[in-house]
Amino acid sequence: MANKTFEELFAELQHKAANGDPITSRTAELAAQGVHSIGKKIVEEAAEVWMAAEYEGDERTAEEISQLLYHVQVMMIARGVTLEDVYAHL
Ligand SMILES: N=c1c2ncn([C@@H]3O[C@H](COP(=O)(O)OP(=O)(O)OP(=O)(O)O)[C@@H](O)[C@H]3O)c2ncn1[C@@H]1O[C@H](COP(=O)(O)O)[C@@H](O)[C@H]1O
Repeated sequence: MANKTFEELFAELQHKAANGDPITSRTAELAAQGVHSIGKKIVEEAAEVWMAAEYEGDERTAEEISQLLYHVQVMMIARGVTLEDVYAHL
């Protein structure tokens, strides 16, 4: 059972990036750090997805994919890219 959908997470992260406290919100902290720091996390999480998919099983793979999607959404928000902007290319 999902905790939240992709769209629900995006709305939550938009609010956190705009109003969250960087001390308590990872999203607000990353948004304050900017695109360079977020980009490094995306590369790190992408590698972890690859390793989990090859060696660590379904559960770990799903977990790592969720972390990659989270960081991709944070990058979208940092750059002002909306879900509609991305969906237009799907
Ligand atoms: N879905 C996520 C999520 N996925 C991943 N992460 C962050 O990504 C990290 C995972 O990266 P790593 O595997 O590198 O773990 P780590 O080594 O402990 O992380 P770092 O030392 O690199 O920071 C986690 O520790 C979180 O900081 C997330 N942080 C927040 N969310 C959700 O985003 C929403 C807002 O969260 P806050 O902004 O923290 O309030 C909430 O619904 C959260 O559940």
